[in-house]
Amino acid sequence: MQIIVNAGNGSGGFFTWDVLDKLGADTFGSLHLNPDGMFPNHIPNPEEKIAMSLTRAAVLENKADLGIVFDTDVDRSGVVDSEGNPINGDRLIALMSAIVLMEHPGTTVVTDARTSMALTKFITNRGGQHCLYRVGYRNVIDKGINLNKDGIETHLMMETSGHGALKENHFLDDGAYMVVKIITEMVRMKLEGSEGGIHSLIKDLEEPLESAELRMVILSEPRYAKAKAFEVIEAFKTYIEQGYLPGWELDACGDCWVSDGCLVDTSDDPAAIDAYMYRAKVSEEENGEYGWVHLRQSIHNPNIAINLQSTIPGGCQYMAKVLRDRFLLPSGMDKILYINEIDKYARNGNLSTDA
Ligand SMILES: O=P(O)(O)OC[C@H]1O[C@H](O)[C@H](O)[C@@H](O)[C@@H]1O
Repeated sequence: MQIIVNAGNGSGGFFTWDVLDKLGADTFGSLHLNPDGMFPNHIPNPEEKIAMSLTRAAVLENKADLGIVFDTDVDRSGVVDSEGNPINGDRLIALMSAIVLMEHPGTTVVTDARTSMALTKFITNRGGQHCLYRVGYRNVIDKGINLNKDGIETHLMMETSGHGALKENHFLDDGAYMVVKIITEMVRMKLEGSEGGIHSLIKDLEEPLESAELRMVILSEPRYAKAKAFEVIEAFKTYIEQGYLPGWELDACGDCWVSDGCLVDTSDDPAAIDAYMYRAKVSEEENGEYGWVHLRQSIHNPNIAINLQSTIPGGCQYMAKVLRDRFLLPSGMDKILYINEIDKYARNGNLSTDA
């Protein structure tokens, strides 16, 4: 089997000489294996377009069976299949879910809540449960650990960023282990005489038509930013609960009773957490449920991240408009937030031009 590793000049080169080569794989054509903190080729990140497209090119040129993209410290990964299909983000979660659900039917899969509605469908169609949780790989993994403690069998925890952990691997945040699972499945499929590559495992995963991420900087001294962001997120929840945004409803993820910090935190006294968030599912008469809006505190910076996803054209722009006109402006939140990105997106449907 020929496997291309793109370590992006991070620390992932070992996966070729210490793992794949020793197991007899052909790693010819691998890219950027030597560590170089200046990252002269591209940022080592499986979410990066350049990292994925260079790996894709190397896979196709070498007619390799698989391409692997690691981040700097190998706790995140993405892959490219033999046909050059990039598998990262939701697709990687779907692929790992398909593998883990074959081994553990009915298991719960924890992800951050920026995943697509189609991913939830993909997991539940295979008999799994999808637990949507807070952004931050530590949050996602800890949620899985707690679910297991509470008797809910949870074997996979993954973030859209490519971070991921498995129960069988002691809940370690480990991009290399994910890839090992994928390679093992590829070998199993090959031995079974299966024609389709690993992509065939996720061929029924639908792609969201539109998705966007926007940021609103919090206008305050950094030390008060956390409290202000909390205020905004809670006001967002209240506005939805009180029906000020027609067709918007707080999203929930099933009947699990461990709801502390979840999409809908039913606890009267929510635990102090590092990244408050809510996701609203959005419907309209003509199209039914067509998208969602996810509002959360950034983990690193004094801002609020808004993620939007839609299955109909123009849906994200419309949701941004509603968010601005029915929540941010009437609630006065525009006084504590810099809303220029959302305003621009609401007017243009993108951020690249000024109206
Ligand atoms: O809050 P942000 O700035 O968007 O960052 C969000 C990201 O934060 C960290 O890097 C975590 O490791 C990731 O798990 C998370 O996705």
